[in-house]
Amino acid sequence: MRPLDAEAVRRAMQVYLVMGSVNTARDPVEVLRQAIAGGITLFQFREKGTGALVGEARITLAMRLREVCSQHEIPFIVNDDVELAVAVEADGMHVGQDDTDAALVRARIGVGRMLGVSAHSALEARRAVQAGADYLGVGPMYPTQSKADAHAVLGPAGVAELRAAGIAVPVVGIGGITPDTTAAVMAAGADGVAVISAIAGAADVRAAAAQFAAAVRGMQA
Ligand SMILES: Cc1ncc(COP(=O)(O)OP(=O)(O)O)c(N)n1
Ligand SMILES: Cc1nc(C(=O)O)sc1CCOP(=O)(O)O
Ligand SMILES: [Mg+2]
Repeated sequence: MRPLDAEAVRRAMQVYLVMGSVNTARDPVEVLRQAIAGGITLFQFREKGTGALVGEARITLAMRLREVCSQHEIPFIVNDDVELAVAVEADGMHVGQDDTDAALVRARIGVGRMLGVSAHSALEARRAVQAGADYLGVGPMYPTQSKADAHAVLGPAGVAELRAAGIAVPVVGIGGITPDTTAAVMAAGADGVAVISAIAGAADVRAAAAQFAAAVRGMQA
């Protein structure tokens, strides 16, 4: 496989839905379909937290979501679990600082799949890039209810700090982001926003995704 085009990765960051079955009371497959209709550009399967599926049920859901992404040409990323990513032929992986070492993940998935790494400082960002990260997830931007062990809030200043330190790879902000706060995250230097609750938990998933897409486009005009 050929290495990914950095500009294609940057474009994929724009509206990045992160979701597992615990993030919605509805069928996650239907939520994903609605989110795609609203304009998301990337999807991460993050089956984690109290009540998360395990075993065959987890693999089955991953495959169903993967299929929807394939149908709509939305890249499908797996959180944490590199063997699941390989098994379902995911388009990429996301790992954090306490997960499998990013360089080992890169070696396992090869150069043709996207590798995202969480970073909370310029030092972590530099190490992630050195290990082969295609993009960085930086957060939390704001307080979040969706991650029990979240880092202290960095705010958009956390993204600005990385840009000021010369980190040029695609960056997505994550944590507590809403359509109203998207502009601040983008203005700090992010290429997009990664979102769980404001899309997966919205009464109208399609409309919520569309609001994020409009907010991102508004910053590019
Ligand atoms: C796009 C994106 N950014 C950051 C994270 C957080 O990853 P991590 O710190 O490994 O925490 P968990 O999500 O695994 O609980 C992410 N998942 N996606
Ligand atoms: C998965 C995740 N990672 C974070 C980080 O800061 O790295 S915050 C977070 C949860 C994001 O969910 P919501 O959009 O509902 O706040
Ligand atoms: Mg992780």
